[in-house]
Amino acid sequence: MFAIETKQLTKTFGKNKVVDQIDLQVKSGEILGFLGRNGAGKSTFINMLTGIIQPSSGSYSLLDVQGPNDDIKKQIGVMPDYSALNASMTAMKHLKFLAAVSEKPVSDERCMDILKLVGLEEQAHKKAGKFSFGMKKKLAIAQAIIHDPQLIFLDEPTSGLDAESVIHIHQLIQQLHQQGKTIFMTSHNLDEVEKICSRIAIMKDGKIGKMGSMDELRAYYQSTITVTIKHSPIRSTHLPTLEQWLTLTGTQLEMKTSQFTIHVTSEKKIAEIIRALGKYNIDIYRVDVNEPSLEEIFLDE
Ligand SMILES: Nc1ncnc2c1ncn2[C@@H]1O[C@H](COP(=O)(O)OP(=O)(O)OP(=O)(O)O)[C@@H](O)[C@H]1O
Repeated sequence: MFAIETKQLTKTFGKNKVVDQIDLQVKSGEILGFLGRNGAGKSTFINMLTGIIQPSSGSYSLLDVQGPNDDIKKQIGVMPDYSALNASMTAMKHLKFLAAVSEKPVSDERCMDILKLVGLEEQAHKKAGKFSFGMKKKLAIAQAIIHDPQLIFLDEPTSGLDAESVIHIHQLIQQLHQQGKTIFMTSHNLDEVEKICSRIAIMKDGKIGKMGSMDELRAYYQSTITVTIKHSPIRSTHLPTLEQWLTLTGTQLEMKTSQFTIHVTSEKKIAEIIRALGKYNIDIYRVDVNEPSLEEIFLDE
C-alpha cells in the first residue's frame, strides 16, 4: 500500500508553475525526507496533499484513498502553523480541541502522554501565549500526533530547537516509525535527514530531481568512498607491485610509509584491498572510511 501517491500533481500560481507534474509514491511505514532549497515548492506540494490548497491539475491519494477526502483526514496528522496558536489556551486545551475537531476525542491521560513525548509535560497547563518558539513547535508536533494518525506530515520539526530537544524529537520520530506510521518530513538539516530518513526526495524548480535511499543516491551520483588504511611496513621489494595493483583498484592513491589513502567506487573494493594486504603479510592497524554526505549530493543536484 502507498501512504502517498501523486500523479502529475501540479500547482500554478498565475503563470508560475510551482509544482510541476509530480509523480511520487511513498510506501507505508517509510520516513521520507523532503528536501529542496527555499522556494522549491515543498510547502505548496504538502499544502495540496493536506487539503489546504487545491491542485491545478493531476491527482493524489492518501492511504489508498483518492483525495481530497474528509474521512481520510482523521488518519492524517499535520503540524499546524505554530504562529496560529491561541494565546489564551493551555497546551492541554489545544490538544483536546484538535482531537475534538478531528472527531477522535482523547482522554486527559493521552494528552499528558503526548505532551511528555514531545517534552512539554511541565507546560501542560500553561497558556500558549507564554510559550517560547521551541515550545510552540513542540506543541505543533503534539497536535500532529494526538489523534494517532497513520500518516504524519512534519514541516521542519526540529528547526529552532535546542540540541537536547532535537535528540528528543528524533527519538519520537523513530518511535512513530517503529509503530508503523508513515512520516513525510521537510527539513533543511541535511545531517538530520541522512540520519533518520529511510528515503530522500530532492525537489528543485517544482519537480522531484532525485529520490532514493542514501545508498541509492550515492550510487546515482557515482560518488567515491575514501579509504585510509594504517598498516605495518611494506617490504621494499613488494612496494612497486602493490602500488600498481592498488592504482588499478582505485584512484588518487596517496602512499606514505605506514598509511595510504585510496578512492574506490564500492565497498567490495575495500574487502579486496584488505585481502591483498594479507597476502603480502601486511598487518592492518586501522581503516577509516569516508563516504560522501547528503550535503555533497544535495549541492550537486
Ligand atoms: N499563494 C501563493 N501565491 C503565489 N505564489 C506562491 C504562493 N504560495 C507559494 N508561492 C510561490 O511558490 C514558490 C514555492 O513556494 P513554497 O513555499 O512552496 O516553497 P518551499 O520549497 O516550501 O520553500 P521554503 O523552504 O522556503 O519553505 C515560491 O516562489 C513562492 O513565492
